[in-house]
Amino acid sequence: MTFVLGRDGDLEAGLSGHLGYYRALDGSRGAMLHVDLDGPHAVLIVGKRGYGKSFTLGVVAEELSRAPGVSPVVIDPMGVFATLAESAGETTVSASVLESPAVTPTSLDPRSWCELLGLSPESGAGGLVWRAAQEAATIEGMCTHVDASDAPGTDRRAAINHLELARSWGVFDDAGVSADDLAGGDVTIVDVSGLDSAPMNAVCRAIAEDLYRARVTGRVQRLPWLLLDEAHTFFTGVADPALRRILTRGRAPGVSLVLATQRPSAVPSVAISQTDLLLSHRLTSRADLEALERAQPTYLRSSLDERMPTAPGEVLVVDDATETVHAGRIRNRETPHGGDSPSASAVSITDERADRH
Ligand SMILES: Nc1ncnc2c1ncn2[C@@H]1O[C@H](COP(=O)(O)OP(=O)(O)OP(=O)(O)O)[C@@H](O)[C@H]1O
Repeated sequence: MTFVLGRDGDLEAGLSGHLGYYRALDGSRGAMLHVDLDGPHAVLIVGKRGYGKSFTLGVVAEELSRAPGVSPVVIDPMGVFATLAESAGETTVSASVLESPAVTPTSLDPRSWCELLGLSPESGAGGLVWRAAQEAATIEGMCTHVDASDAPGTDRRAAINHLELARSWGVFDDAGVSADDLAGGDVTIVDVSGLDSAPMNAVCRAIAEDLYRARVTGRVQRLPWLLLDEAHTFFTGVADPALRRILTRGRAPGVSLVLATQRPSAVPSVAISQTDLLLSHRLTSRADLEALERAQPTYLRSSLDERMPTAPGEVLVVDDATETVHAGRIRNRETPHGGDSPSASAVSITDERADRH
């Protein structure tokens, strides 16, 4: 029987992806490491800078792009995943990039609109936004709805000012993407790297919320996989509740989340405790190790002490489905990796200082 991470069944039991190889105690390469892509999962990829988190997230995306029945969406805050759409010889990865992403205002429900704008639904302005979001599908329509209400002028002005702020982010458009547009089989890379934190979070929340709702209502067939790089950025912003909902309730509607972060101590403990597959690259910060050990105490403490990865690409895998821990090495990328650090020596310099050398 060939073991598959994330499921209690062998390779023939359903869809899987090739993640890498087992790593023996002497560092040599072992059998292939497969991961379940058939059922929903909450995956956490951690590691200090430069040890392979984005690389690994890319490998997961490559495997998902070939799996029938799933819709992979990568939220890309550093702009390093567009390379998934670049052809690399024989590769069969199909991906498209949304370079200036906009989402439909109706992706967010009325409560989310209030949270997005920092307004309590119980306040005058918040109540107006809530009702406007129920009635209108565009920000213009919401403003018109607020303006036409018989609420006090101060509440109307406050609500409209907040809505105008959201409009100024340029990420809401009634022709923007919704879950229906993301529900194909190709990987969609949502490049939010040009956005400030608030609009970046708004896009992430809208997509996470709409994908979840689309599965609950049966609007989309394929199982969505939402992949987030630099995940701590979203848990400290307005995307947080939508991500928590997928973590705690995503399994039933079949929505998966793959989170990558260099700071496990900066994501909520629920993101670690709900994880059913942890891929840990090298970590050295005590705070980050403690955050993992606190939320996943059963297998981690001794495993991390004994088998801490030392080189980029090496991982320690903690698999909750089979209650096992494995040392592995992530396979090479098929598409180019976009997250390489720049090096000064690769820069072609024409100024005087370069001439001196
Ligand atoms: N599985 C792997 N096989 C081969 N090389 C790898 C692998 N994983 C990582 N590397 C190498 O390590 C480098 C750093 O990886 P990556 O960019 O994914 O790091 P990171 O942990 O995401 O860093 P950061 O936090 O700065 O984004 C890559 O550019 C690549 O050269």
